[in-house]
Amino acid sequence: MGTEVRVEGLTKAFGKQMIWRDVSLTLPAGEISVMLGPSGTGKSVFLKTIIGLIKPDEGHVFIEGTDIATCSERELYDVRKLFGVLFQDGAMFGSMTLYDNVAFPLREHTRKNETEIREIVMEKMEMVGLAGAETKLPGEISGGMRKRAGLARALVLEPEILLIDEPDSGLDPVRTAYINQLFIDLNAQIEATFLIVTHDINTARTVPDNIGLLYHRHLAMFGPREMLLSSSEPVVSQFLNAQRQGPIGMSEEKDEDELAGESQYAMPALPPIPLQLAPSSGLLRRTQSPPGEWCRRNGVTPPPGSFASESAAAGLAVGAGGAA
Ligand SMILES: Nc1ncnc2c1ncn2[C@@H]1O[C@H](COP(=O)(O)OP(=O)(O)OP(=O)(O)O)[C@@H](O)[C@H]1O
Repeated sequence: MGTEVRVEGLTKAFGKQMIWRDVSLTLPAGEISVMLGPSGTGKSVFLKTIIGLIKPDEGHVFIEGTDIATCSERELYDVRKLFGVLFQDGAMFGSMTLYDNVAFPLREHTRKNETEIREIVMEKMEMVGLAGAETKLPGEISGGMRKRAGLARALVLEPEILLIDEPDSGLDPVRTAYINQLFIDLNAQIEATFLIVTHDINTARTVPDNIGLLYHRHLAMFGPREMLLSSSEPVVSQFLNAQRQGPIGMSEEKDEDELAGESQYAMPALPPIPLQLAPSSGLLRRTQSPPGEWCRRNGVTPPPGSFASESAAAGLAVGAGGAA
């Protein structure tokens, strides 16, 4: 069972550069959350602040009663044991085999003997689909496999919270689809709290229980996936639907003249909300809500065609094309 992460009023600047101000949100225990935002909006800084690698200027990060932002080094050391982290490039030691890389945290942080270590390493390698690749060096395998190995290493200390930084960077769409399925299956199995930082809109639309969006030095919105995917708030709908029209410009926010030029055009209609990715077992995860539940509970009418299965949606598209 994962652990809740409660963030309150978090503010961080580097010198005069304000990264974000007054960020508050709760990552619900055992749920998958995704953090989005244009490049440079401080998603990685947010991730590092949550694990205490970066100290915020103001605010709190509460994990099991400890405030990461103000606690002692000793307390931080203890709280960090709850985390597993997958860095962008997998952060493997190039001269060690995958086996030794995955075994590393166990040898460093536990007193387990080599027989026990072997059992855990083989189990985690199997979980991420890397059984048989133990003797390979990181340089001998693909980027996707390196990420899986990084994931196996992040799992060996049985984390309550898993932080994952841009898992799709450098991966083709098929490999991204496989790693997304792996996240869903792992979450169903270990029930840890997941926070995934990503640029991939398809991942954001189909994987998480919750979505957050950092923009223009603040948290524009954080909440259940269906809430953001049915939101017509301009920044949220522009970003989640990868459109040029809206307040987000080429480098930062658009200026007033640019926005005035666009005001004659209505924002495009929201596309249907896709089904959330299910575990390979076909059963819902413990923290997963049935499709459309958030909309029903909150009296929100989702965009037409939402929550249709892929085959039904394909039929819808064909039907729409035929009618045109
Ligand atoms: N240790 C640091 N010292 C000074 N500035 C930093 C530090 N770490 C990050 N920054 C700055 O903070 C800003 C946000 O960086 P961050 O890497 O978190 O953005 P991001 O949203 O993850 O971007 P991307 O999507 O491109 O990965 C950048 O301008 C970066 O240069």
